[in-house]
Amino acid sequence: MSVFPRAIWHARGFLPYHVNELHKRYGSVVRISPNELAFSSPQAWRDIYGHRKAGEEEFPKYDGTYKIFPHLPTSIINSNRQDHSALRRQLAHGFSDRSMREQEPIIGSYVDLLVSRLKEAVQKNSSQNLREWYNYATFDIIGDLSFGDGGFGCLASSDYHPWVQLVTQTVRQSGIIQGLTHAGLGGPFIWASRMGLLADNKHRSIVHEKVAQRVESGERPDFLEGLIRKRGELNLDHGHLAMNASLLVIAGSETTATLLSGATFLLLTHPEILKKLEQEVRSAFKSDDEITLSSVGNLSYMLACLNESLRRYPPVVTGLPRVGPKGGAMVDGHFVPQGTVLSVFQWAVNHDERYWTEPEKFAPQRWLGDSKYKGDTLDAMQSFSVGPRNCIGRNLAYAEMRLILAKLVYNFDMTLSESSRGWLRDQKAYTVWDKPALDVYLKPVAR
Ligand code: HEM
Repeated sequence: MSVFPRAIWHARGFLPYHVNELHKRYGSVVRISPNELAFSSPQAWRDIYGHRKAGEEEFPKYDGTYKIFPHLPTSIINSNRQDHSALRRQLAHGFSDRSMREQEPIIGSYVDLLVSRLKEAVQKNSSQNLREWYNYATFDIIGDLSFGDGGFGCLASSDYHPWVQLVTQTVRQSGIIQGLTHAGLGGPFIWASRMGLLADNKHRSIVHEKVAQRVESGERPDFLEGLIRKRGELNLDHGHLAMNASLLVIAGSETTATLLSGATFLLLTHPEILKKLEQEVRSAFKSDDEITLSSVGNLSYMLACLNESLRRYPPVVTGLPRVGPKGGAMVDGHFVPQGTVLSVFQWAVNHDERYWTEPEKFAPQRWLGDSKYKGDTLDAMQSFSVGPRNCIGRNLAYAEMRLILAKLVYNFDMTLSESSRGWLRDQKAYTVWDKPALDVYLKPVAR
């Protein structure tokens, strides 16, 4: 009957949990606002987000979430269908297998730097906030792959680059703004954005500078190269280039660091699982330099731990709203009229008893064919979404997560600090999580 309850749940950071409760009570499709439906099923993933048959229209993204500030240039995440295909084609070069092989030394060098900086840091204080360290590493990697120039220098200085700090503020701020915009209360924020008063404004002015330097520096094999080379054809002025650069950095770093924080917390609160993982990693390698992007591909228990962490703690925790296309469409067996806002909430579908045995339990063995979990519907989880607008960085994310986790588990014995025991409890979730510090005691493994 009213847009307000949904808007308030969203702005307070508890909407994903609320939608989960609603699905438990009412089933796999729930009206969460007068014009908005939440679905929870593998079929809904395919129907809402998947590739369409010839002649069918892709479900457009919902402007109320993706274009809150209509005065700003668009990027790959919120461009219309035609612009999106062209942008995605250009960006795809930087994410190909060949590019990944070229990027391997860059990624490896930052992960080694992470381990050596941590070894120095634990000599002074054995308790370290791993949330920050994961952010330093993933922002440096993505910064380097986007602009070169030593990433953001976070690991080198063991501190945040001002841009990175602004990104984390922007993510939180935009979650609150999105919630209120759903209730038609976005006006003051649009005004504040036009006046340059939001964290996002400062963030964008730094990106503009970085992109200008990158354009000046000429050719290099990074994510932006494809866009810079074709910017005339793609109609990308400086504002559009900067918007895309900013999106790549946010999408590629915060998400991966979030999953690593979640995986670390879940492993450290399940000592028997951590032990199994330590056995796998420490018996697979004789020395640290044997741990590479390709060799970590053989660690099947670790992959199961990462997938289970993606399920229990999905980095993109909320729904990614689309709109019912012209003439309406069928979603999971229900007709939805044109213009209805539709989404699958990751937290909800990942904890839905219809698809998971003991959904609240952290059980990596469900990804390894354990008979207790044989009834699980593994494709209910789509952490990277599906279809033409799914995550372009999925392979890169897995590569980074596997390498970083393997190196940490190989080099350190880790124990959770008492201060972080309740880390996951009551955590606020906007589009991504508002994570508290993750304090962990690290003891270098003697060899
Ligand atoms: C665990 C890590 C990650 C997760 C869970 C994740 C998840 C997602 C999801 C759910 C989407 C769809 C967004 C939507 O429908 O609006 C997406 C899109 C995207 N992701 Fe990721 N992502 C991760 C890592 C990365 C990395 C490392 C990059 C590299 C830069 C990246 C770049 C992108 C881009 C550019 C898009 C937009 C794609 C498009 O619209 O065509 N992501 N991601």
